[in-house]
Amino acid sequence: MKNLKGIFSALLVSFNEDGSINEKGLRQIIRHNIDKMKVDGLYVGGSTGENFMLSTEEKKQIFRIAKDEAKDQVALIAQVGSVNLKEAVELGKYATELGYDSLSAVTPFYYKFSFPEIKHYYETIIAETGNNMIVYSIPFLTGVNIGVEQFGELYKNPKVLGVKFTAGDFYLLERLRKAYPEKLVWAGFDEMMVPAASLGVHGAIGSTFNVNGLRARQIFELTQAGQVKEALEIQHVTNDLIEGILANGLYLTIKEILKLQGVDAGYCREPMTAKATEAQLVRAKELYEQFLK
Ligand SMILES: CC(=O)N[C@H](C=O)[C@@H](O)[C@H](O)[C@H](O)CO
Ligand SMILES: CC(=O)C(=O)O
Repeated sequence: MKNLKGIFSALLVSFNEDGSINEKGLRQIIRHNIDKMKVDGLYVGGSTGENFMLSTEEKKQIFRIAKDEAKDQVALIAQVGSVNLKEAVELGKYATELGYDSLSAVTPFYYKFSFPEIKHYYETIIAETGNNMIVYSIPFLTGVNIGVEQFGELYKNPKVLGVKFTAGDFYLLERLRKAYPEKLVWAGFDEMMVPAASLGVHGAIGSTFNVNGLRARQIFELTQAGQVKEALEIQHVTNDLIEGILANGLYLTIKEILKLQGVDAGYCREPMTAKATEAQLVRAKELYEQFLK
């Protein structure tokens, strides 16, 4: 298994105007991340991959293309979580056979699942696939909050490597680092990397690393080295960029910034707004020129 620490881009997917996957564009996004952003790995099939709007076959196609393009150049994590547990298992088996270094699964959402149900979900995916698991916790989108003791329950399974922590709850993060020092944490909010890295996370998984991966690595490594003041200066610039991206439409703007660099990042998948307006294009260009050129 590859080293799973470090900077991971949450991989964007290029879609054609009709919503189908643009394979050539997806391959270009992967190359850009590996060759230009110098990421340590890719998190495939996450929120940033617009995964929860896709069919099972499309999700498999993306896992296949990402592995075929990345080969063994970087570590690969497959997000296979779904409220449809059978689908999660099927995708988990598929990604495991392809050679993904670990699986990850979002906490099951929509219904108010009990903790035993959530635990059963993870245990089932692990037992059926035999692969490693990274819990994907993103309470602001799922409404699912897992507490310190509950993480301990999930962590009893040695196949659970840790958590992708997309939350701003730094008290919980500190408690997790103290209680389970051997389990890994990947920070999920790019705009909060300095505080997360200060608390000793092992890696970060982010959407904006697709275009701002070099700064992300600087922030992460400077903070780890105790140079928090220097890290914070880069975080401030990064957050001016992220603020602009969020206000203009998150995935759509990152895609337009990629297109300005010759990467065919395509459109988004409906029901997300697929295509940028003229004003959004202008703003994306401004952000690119101000922060990334
Ligand atoms: C929902 C989502 O996309 N989360 C990403 C990863 O956790 C982040 O990378 C954010 O996109 C980013 O931090 C901007 O808020
Ligand atoms: C990083 C992130 O939230 C995702 O794409 O899943």
